[in-house]
Amino acid sequence: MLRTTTRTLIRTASVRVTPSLTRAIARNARVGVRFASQLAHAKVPPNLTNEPVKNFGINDQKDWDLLRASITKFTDNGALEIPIVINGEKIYDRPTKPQVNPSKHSQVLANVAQASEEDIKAAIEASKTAKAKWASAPWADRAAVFLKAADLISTKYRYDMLAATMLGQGKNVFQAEIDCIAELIDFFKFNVKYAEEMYQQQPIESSPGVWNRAEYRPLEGFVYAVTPFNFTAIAGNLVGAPALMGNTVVWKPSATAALSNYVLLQILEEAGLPKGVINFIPGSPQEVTKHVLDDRAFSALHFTGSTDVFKQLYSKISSNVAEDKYRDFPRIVGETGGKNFHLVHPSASVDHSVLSTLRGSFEYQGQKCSATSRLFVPESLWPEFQTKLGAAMDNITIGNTAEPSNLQTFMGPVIHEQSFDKLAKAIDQAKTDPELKIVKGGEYDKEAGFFVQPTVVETTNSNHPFLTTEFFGPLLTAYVYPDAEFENIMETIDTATKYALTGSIFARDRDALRLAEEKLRYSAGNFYVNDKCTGAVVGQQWFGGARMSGTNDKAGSGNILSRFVSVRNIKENFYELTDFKYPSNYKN
Ligand SMILES: NC(=O)c1ccc[n+]([C@@H]2O[C@H](COP(=O)([O-])OP(=O)(O)OC[C@H]3O[C@@H](n4cnc5c(N)ncnc54)[C@H](O)[C@@H]3O)[C@@H](O)[C@H]2O)c1
Ligand SMILES: N[C@@H](CCC=O)C(=O)O
Repeated sequence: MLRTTTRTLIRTASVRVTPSLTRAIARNARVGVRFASQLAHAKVPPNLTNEPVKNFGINDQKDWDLLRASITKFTDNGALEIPIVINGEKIYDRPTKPQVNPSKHSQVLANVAQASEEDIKAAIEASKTAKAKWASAPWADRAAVFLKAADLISTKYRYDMLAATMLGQGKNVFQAEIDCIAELIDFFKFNVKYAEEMYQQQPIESSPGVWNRAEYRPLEGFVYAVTPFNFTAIAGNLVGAPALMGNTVVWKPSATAALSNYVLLQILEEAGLPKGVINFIPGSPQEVTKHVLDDRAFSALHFTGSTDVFKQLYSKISSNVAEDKYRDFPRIVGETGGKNFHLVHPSASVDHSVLSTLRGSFEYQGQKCSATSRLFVPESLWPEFQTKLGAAMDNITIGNTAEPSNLQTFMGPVIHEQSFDKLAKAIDQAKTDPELKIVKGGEYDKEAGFFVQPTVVETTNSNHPFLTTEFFGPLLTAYVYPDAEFENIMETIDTATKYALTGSIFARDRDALRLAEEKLRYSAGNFYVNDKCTGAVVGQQWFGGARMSGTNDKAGSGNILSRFVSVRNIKENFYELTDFKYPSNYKN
């Protein structure tokens, strides 16, 4: 009996060793039960800091050579066959969909197997089956998988990860480095650190003769991770954070990030991820989602992507709750779209705010949820601002960022034809709409790849749809406000859009900074002072927005982990009763 109970014990909290616990350990040792995690309180390695970003400067020849070798490995061996992975089994014999290089759409990088209804159901069952063992694995074993994966990404697979992300998602080397290397490693390592801190949070009082404990149980069912194309790191965190906490995961990757995501899955496997803990199910998003959300054991959605898709999933889950489909109220964690602002005050440094705006708007072709897409500049600065921005943009190079002979290119393609067409249509509208004027850029070309020139549009209407719609591309809309209207323009920034993800104030005047911090309190979950509104670093800037930008559970902080545990409080009493009455029940 004891053997069975302790075998399935969920080791989900670090508790202080007391005499009674020592006795229990000794008892179990006598009956030969494995009880390793309770024999010591493992501390995570002390050197868990942000991964240093490699520069790929002109003197870093070795890095460039290794990167080129990895790129050609992917491109010179034909398309990679990417399987569905269920319970560790790789399933190839399914209809496939191609993943192409968005810089060169004639180049098929991978043929991605598409999950059938049976596959999806099998993945759900595999997640349920793998759950008991993974949930009861010692904390150190779960943590070690992610720490080892982080090390493998930093060393053995660094250049393969970079190449897969650059080729498949159209990133230049720097953008790939800060994503699939630095941010991904940071997520894996910092989550381990945060989990350790969480497990140490225990009830702070225990009455005499009582021991109160908190146990951080994984959720009872399985987690569904639906991941976006634009950050390999985000995909890693969406599956990694719940898995670290002892959950099992059904992973629906983005069709346009399947290559890097599959490389990552293989790294996790090499790092020791047990079979069935993360089941990789590429396929029709609607079909996969339908079966997952219909399952009674569905216990959490971990989503990053567009607001519209998240709303659909949210409402489906809600109506399923109303129909009693689930055992639990599923946790819903979603980070979604943005319409992020740069507000420039008359006291700001023009040079700094211009260069920050260029980076915020056009790095990775404006395809960061955090990208600057609306700009507010005072009349007094606009002529100089516009001239300097235009001049800097003249130096932006555009092309195939994964072309081995020209890896220094600054801007690549947008992700796919649908995105290209949406942006081309918007640019065409800007050419005819009387409230809009293209002040820079305005060209596009999809003959070889999906290339859109970085474009700045000025509008005379502070509520124009260009200032409220998320285009998710290199399209920045500027509004020039009268200097005296600084305070009022913040009202517009705050109320014009449904989003509240990121935003920046540029000023040297301290009163202006204070005012902006107050008036824009709810306009952005990540608010920057004299810095661009992109580039949050794990552990430094906790990331996420509110309103229609998401549930703001803050990726890169310990907070996110709390969404994937269901705490059990345990009260253990050491005294035995001798009477049922209280003193107050006795007469004097
Ligand atoms: N706030 C954040 O932290 C954050 C980070 C990255 C991206 N984003 C947002 O993501 C969007 C861009 O990424 P994307 O193009 O991959 O987003 P998307 O919404 O098109 O896709 C995201 C995921 O949802 C899946 N999906 C699409 N339609 C679906 C449906 N009907 N049912 C179920 N799943 C479906 C996709 O296959 C993909 O895996 C932008 O809106 C961006 O702002 C937000
Ligand atoms: N950490 C990134 C997240 C971008 C999301 O797409 C940033 O803050 O720019």
